[in-house]
Amino acid sequence: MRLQQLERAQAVVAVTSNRLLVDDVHRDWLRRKYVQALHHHAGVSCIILPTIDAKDASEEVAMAIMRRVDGLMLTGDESNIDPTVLTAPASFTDADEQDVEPGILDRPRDRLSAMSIQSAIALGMPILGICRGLQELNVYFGGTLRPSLAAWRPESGIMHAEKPDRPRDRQYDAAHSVSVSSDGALFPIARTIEAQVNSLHNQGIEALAPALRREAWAPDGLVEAVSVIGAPTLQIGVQWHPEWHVSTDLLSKQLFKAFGEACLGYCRTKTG
Ligand SMILES: N[C@@H](CCC(=O)NCCCC(=O)O)C(=O)O
Repeated sequence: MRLQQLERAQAVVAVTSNRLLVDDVHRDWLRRKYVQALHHHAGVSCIILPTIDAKDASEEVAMAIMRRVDGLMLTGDESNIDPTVLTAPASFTDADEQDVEPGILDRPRDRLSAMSIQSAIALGMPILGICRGLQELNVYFGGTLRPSLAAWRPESGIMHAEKPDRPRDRQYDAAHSVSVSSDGALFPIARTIEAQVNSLHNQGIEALAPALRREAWAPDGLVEAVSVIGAPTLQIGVQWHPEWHVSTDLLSKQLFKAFGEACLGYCRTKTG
């Protein structure tokens, strides 16, 4: 490992997991694509954050963990956000079985995301939100989501949807263009005002949270990237999936590199 790589690997990024219920057994999981992209293209080390049950939703615990890391990655996942839980993580106290509706709702993940975003914002650390992760930032800060893009506009539904008839890898090929704001936080990373991105989601931002700035948008006007207004470092979310083809896609590479650099910068401010 080169010296620069070694130095960057000192930065540790916390990565959100999801709850999986198999045979009534609760498990935490995430796709390795996220971890591989962080290791190989952001050059950071990772730890995986476990999902949180309502009875364990403690601000102190979340803060104690987040103090030890240098960045937060909010991963994508098929489940939709429960806005009630994401905005009040300790509020849902029903039995564990109802806490997770496989493939539909994942409240333990909503709690994890809410509590880790809260700590990361308080600590001023870098954040990279991907797909559900971007949506979580918007809901956390008081924005709303369109429950179904297909119901909003049929052509939008098609443009952004998963294409289940294609092999998994091909579903993550570029699906549409985005326009990038020329005076925001994304432009210095992307260095272009137009790019092609992949797209696998059925929900999307309806009302943008007042704390967020629109960084990129799709041809149908859907917000595709956001940043936290006044952030002391890179705090950004994208609706697409830069992790999937990061080895071959320039914008994806640039995003992970910028995130890695931001995490290392943050790490250095802590260690002096
Ligand atoms: N349910 C939401 C979120 C979509 C999302 O994050 N999909 C990612 C799936 C693939 C992965 O986990 O990498 C929506 O439909 O908008």
